[in-house]
Amino acid sequence: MAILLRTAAPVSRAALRRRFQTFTIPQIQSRPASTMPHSVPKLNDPSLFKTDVAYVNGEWVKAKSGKTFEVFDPSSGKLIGTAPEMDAEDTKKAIDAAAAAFPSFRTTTGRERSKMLRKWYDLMVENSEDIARLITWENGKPLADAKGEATYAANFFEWFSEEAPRIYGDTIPASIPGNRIVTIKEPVGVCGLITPWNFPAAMITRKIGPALAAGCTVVAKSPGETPFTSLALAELAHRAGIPKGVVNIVSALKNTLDVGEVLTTSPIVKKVSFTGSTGVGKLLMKQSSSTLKKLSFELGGNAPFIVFDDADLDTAVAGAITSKFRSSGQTCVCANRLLIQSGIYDSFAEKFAAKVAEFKVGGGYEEGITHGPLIHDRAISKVDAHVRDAEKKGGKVIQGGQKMPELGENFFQPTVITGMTTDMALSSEETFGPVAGLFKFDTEDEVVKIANNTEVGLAGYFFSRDIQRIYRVAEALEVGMVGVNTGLISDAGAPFGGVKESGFGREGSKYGVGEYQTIKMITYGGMGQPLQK
Ligand SMILES: NC(=O)c1ccc[n+]([C@@H]2O[C@H](COP(=O)([O-])OP(=O)(O)OC[C@H]3O[C@@H](n4cnc5c(N)ncnc54)[C@H](O)[C@@H]3O)[C@@H](O)[C@H]2O)c1
Ligand SMILES: O=CCCC(=O)O
Repeated sequence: MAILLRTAAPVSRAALRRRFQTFTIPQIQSRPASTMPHSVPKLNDPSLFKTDVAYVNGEWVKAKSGKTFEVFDPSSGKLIGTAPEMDAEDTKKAIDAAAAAFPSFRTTTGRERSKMLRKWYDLMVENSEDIARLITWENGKPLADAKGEATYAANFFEWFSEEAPRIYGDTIPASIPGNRIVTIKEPVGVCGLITPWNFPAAMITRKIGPALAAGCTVVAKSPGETPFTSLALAELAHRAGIPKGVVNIVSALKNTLDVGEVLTTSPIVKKVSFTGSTGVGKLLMKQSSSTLKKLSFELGGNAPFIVFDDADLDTAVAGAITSKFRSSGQTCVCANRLLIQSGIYDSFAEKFAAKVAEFKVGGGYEEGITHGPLIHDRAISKVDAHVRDAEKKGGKVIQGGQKMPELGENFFQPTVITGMTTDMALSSEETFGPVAGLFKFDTEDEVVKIANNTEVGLAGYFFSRDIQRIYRVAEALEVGMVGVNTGLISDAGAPFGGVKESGFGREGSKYGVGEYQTIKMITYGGMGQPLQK
């Protein structure tokens, strides 16, 4: 099998500006009444749905310019509402609010911060149905998945509420006689947080939870596609009694670059945590270098999903379904390349395609829907291009493979392609959509080389029942996270993050808080004298 390595291109500011300025809106097509887009269920608490405002310094504020941008339901193409188009000046105000809140917030005890996060967690649990409805509305994922996300998102507050009182330093034996060394962990300061649309709640709580546990204050830029979920979280922060200025949420679509530039270059912001694509990550890292900020970057992946001949076939098929098609393929840890050993390739392909054929695609609120739309037309174009490219180069579509205009502009059939080769675009680029390409391999050595032959390294999965192979392969994969005989690895208690161009830093787990702290070493001299008589 030929090996191909392609490096992710850094995104240029000009290209990004064009993207945000010309952000396209899915149009509602006329369609048969039986397939009309869903109606949106009412929220139990309508005050969680905030439009035209952002949350700064404990208040609901509009953009100073008065400008707003429109947010659309990816299922129906209908307008959900408008959010403030904030600019550099609005962002600086939010940073100032976070800076003003920091001196007092940093002196709160871990136990006090724990109680605040716990209260916020409790409110998220109480309001999880509404949070899920908002997620489905603006992201499109089926309501059952959105409920799962609401719980997953809340879990980060629960987890970090438990970490906050358990932040310890060290005592270190000194080499110099009479010296005593201790370390204390201090909050890094004001943090700029930038998150994507694919998990409108969980990506933001995974950052705010540890930041607050550490004693930091934050300015979070919500994703332009999905700003409303984060505003509902801000309303719950307010109710939880999080002090004003500690959590600030700004929103922007066309001004995304300007907001990002302020967050990454302001000397007041000491840390930037970003989740998104590798290309944008490279740009933000460059911008952040002017003030040498502490950084955590959770970037794109190209996850290998390996099934060895000795695997339990049904377990492997179930794992592949979960890993590949979660959120219609729009998670950074989704399997991107399914690498199946030759002895079971055909039987795996047959069983896997049969399961995919059972999916029910549609609007996220509809009963029985298993998979929703993609987020926008750019996502559809990429998925379609990967399928057409694979076909052109000899791949065989055995399931799906087409857009679904009868459902809406953003729907694509869950797709399975056999006969994949490494010269195909899907092999070297993250599809971020519902396309499973099945590659055939013969040996363990060969498949590990293929799996590692990518510039990114976020997640990797493999299925085997041979314990020695399990150790060998888990240790050989160049990724930050490995799933062995499972397709689901996400957990608030587990360290989430990548290696290579998938970024650095870990979120969740006991390691998550460290990303928001600095270690101060204190040496006490003149110690160790004899006891005074
Ligand atoms: N590793 C992870 O944990 C993780 C999680 C989710 C998504 N992702 C990655 O994100 C990508 C999909 O999301 P996307 O296409 O929206 O990514 P993206 O990088 O284009 O955008 C992510 C977020 O960054 C914002 N953004 C973009 N350019 C910016 C700039 N110059 N300044 C400030 N903010 C900016 C966007 O508005 C969005 O909110 C995939 O590559 C996926 O793997 C990674
Ligand atoms: O898409 C990225 C995050 C997905 C997850 O946390 O499981």
